[in-house]
Amino acid sequence: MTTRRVDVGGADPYDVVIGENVHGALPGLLGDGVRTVAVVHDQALPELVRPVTAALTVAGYAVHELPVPSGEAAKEVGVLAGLWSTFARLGMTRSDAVVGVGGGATTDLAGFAAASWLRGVKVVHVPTTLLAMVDAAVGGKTGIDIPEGKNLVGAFHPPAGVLCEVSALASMTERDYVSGLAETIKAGFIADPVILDLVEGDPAAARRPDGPHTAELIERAVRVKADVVSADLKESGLREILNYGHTLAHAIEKAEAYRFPHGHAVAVGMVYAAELARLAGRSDLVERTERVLASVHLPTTYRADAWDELRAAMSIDKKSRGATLRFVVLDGLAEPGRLEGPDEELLAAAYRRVAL
Ligand SMILES: NC(=O)c1ccc[n+]([C@@H]2O[C@H](COP(=O)([O-])OP(=O)(O)OC[C@H]3O[C@@H](n4cnc5c(N)ncnc54)[C@H](O)[C@@H]3O)[C@@H](O)[C@H]2O)c1
Ligand SMILES: O=C(O)C(=O)C[C@@H](O)[C@H](O)[C@H](O)COP(=O)(O)O
Ligand SMILES: [Zn+2]
Repeated sequence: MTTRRVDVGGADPYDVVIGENVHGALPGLLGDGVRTVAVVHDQALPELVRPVTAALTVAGYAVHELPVPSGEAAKEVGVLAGLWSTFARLGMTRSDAVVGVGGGATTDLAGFAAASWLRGVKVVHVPTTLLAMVDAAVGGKTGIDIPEGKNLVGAFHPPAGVLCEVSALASMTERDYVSGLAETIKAGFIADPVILDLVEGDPAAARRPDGPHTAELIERAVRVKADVVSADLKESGLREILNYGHTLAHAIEKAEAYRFPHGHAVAVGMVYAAELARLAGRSDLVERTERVLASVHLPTTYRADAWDELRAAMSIDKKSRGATLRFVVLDGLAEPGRLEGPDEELLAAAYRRVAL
């Protein structure tokens, strides 16, 4: 497989390296001056951590492996506090660095630990899920959850580099893999319809990490994200488009106590956003959205009786301004816009499309 590189621009540019046997690129991504490296990793992935530690050790760093719980359980205050104590014990200074190895939950936690330690040390991400490669590890959003809601505490802290070792995807469950396809498909709807063509052309192949277009899909989704975050790191406007489908998605994740895969929630959220756009006369992409998501075995419906709970949870969305809910909707394929303050009847009517 050819190694691909995507440059992410902005104040502190960095590279996303995508390929096989690419661990040797890690020291280059970490840059000069780093002595101690804290490898914050998903505790369930020792085989994927080993080559990371080996590449860093060979390059001469003092490497410390710090396992954290798998999945969303990593994004908790207690886990973060444990990392701070360990960083203190290791004597980590501002010239040291964190490397995050795992899915999006691990890289969100590792990124926030790096952002908050000594007010900010370097972080490099080694994402091991499709979702983290195409989305979570790129762009600098980091954070943890609290009982009141998902990602409510965090910081913008861009990595110094991202290493996507595509062979790591082979061990993923189909459920987790297709969760990443939801964010990939999101990139297709908001900016790069070729992604949709590739998935629609052979959905069965798209569901497999060894499918013919895996590296291209990753590169295309990373390019969409890179273009957006290069122009608007702190989400003052354009970056909101990456939140397509997420207003309802985060409410569903909260209702499910974060046990529902993020991408599955985003899939339902995209159908909801597409229906909002249709009802508001903005575009009609609902059937295509449902079809492409269903073709890769992502859900397009959620519990009919959950609406009141979801509506309440949606109010705390970061795109809200005061009491006004704001949604990313599409005015056409790859034409993202905003729907501000839709009336309650429209919100409820759109939910009927996803209600099961
Ligand atoms: N910061 C961002 O911009 C951003 C973007 C999208 C999503 N996210 C966050 O990312 C998280 C979801 O990430 P995720 O889908 O990667 O889930 P995850 O990190 O929860 O991982 C899902 C499961 O996959 C396992 N796993 C990871 N890599 C594996 C591999 N190679 N082989 C086998 N199993 C593996 C994990 O142990 C876990 O059980 C959510 O918290 C979401 O909010 C953040
Ligand atoms: O990078 C972004 O910006 C995104 O919105 C990407 C989303 O896929 C991701 O789930 C993000 O963590 C959501 O952020 P939040 O600000 O809504 O918590
Ligand atoms: Zn997301």
